[in-house]
Amino acid sequence: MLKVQKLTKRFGGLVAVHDASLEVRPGEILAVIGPNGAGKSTLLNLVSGLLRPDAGRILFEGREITRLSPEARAHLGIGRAFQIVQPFPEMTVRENLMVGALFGKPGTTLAEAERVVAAVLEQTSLADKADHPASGLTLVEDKRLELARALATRPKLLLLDEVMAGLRPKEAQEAMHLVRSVRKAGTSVLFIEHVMPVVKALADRVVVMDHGEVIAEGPYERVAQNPRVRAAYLGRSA
Ligand SMILES: Nc1ncnc2c1ncn2[C@@H]1O[C@H](COP(=O)(O)OP(=O)(O)OP(=O)(O)O)[C@@H](O)[C@H]1O
Repeated sequence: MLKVQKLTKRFGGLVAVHDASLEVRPGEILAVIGPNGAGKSTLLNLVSGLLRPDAGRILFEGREITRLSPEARAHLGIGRAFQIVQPFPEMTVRENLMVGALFGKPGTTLAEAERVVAAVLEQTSLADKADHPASGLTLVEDKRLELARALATRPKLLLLDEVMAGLRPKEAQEAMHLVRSVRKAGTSVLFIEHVMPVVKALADRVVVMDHGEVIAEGPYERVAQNPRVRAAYLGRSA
C-alpha cells in the first residue's frame, strides 16, 4: 500500500532520515519506534507531504507521490492525526469534522459529509459533544477529535504521531480499541509511539529507527530481542 524507498532528509548538516525504507501492507498496523531524535516524525512528515526528501521515493498504491502536496496526498487517501491537537476552537466538534469530511475528499456533497461525520462521531464516542465548541474539550476528547478529524477524511492509510501521549492507561486502552476498529473497517495504520506496551499490543509489525536509519523490522517480539535495537533503544528504557 505504502512503499518508502531509500528516503533521505537533511536539515542543514544534520541527516534526520538516512536511506530509510519501509512498507505498509494493506490492512496492517505498523509502528515506528526509536529513541528521541531518531527521525520518526521527520519520516512521517515526508510521507504526509509536509516535508520533501532530498533523495528517495514514496509510492502509495503503486503511484509515486514523492513530490505531491499534503492536500493531494490527503485526496489520494493518506490521513494524519497530530500529537499537538489543533482544532478550530471556536467551531463545534461537528463543524470541525465537517471541514475534514468536505475538504479531505474533493466532490463530497454536504449530505455525504453529514453522514460521514455522524458515523465518525459515534465511532470516536464524541456524539454527545457534537454541538459543543472544540475549545471546551478535555485532553482525552481533544485527542479523539484529532483522530476523528483524520477519520472524517476517510483515509485508506492513517498516520498517527504519538496520539497516546499524555493519556492514562484506561484512556490509552480506549484509544487502542479505536485504532483497532479503524483497521477493522479497512484502513491501514502507520503510527509513531513511545509507549512500548501500546506498540506491543497494537502493531502487527514494528520498524525501528536510530540516527535516521531503519535498523530493524519485524514482529515486536523479534525486534525486541535484536541486540542492535536493545543497544539503541529498548536497552535504555528496560
Ligand atoms: N525542522 C527541522 N529543522 C532542523 N532540524 C530538525 C527539524 N526537524 C527535526 N530536526 C532534527 O532531526 C532529527 C530527527 O528529528 P525527529 O523529530 O524526526 O525525531 P523523532 O524520532 O521523531 O524524535 P522524538 O521521538 O523526540 O519526537 C533531530 O535531530 C531533530 O532535532
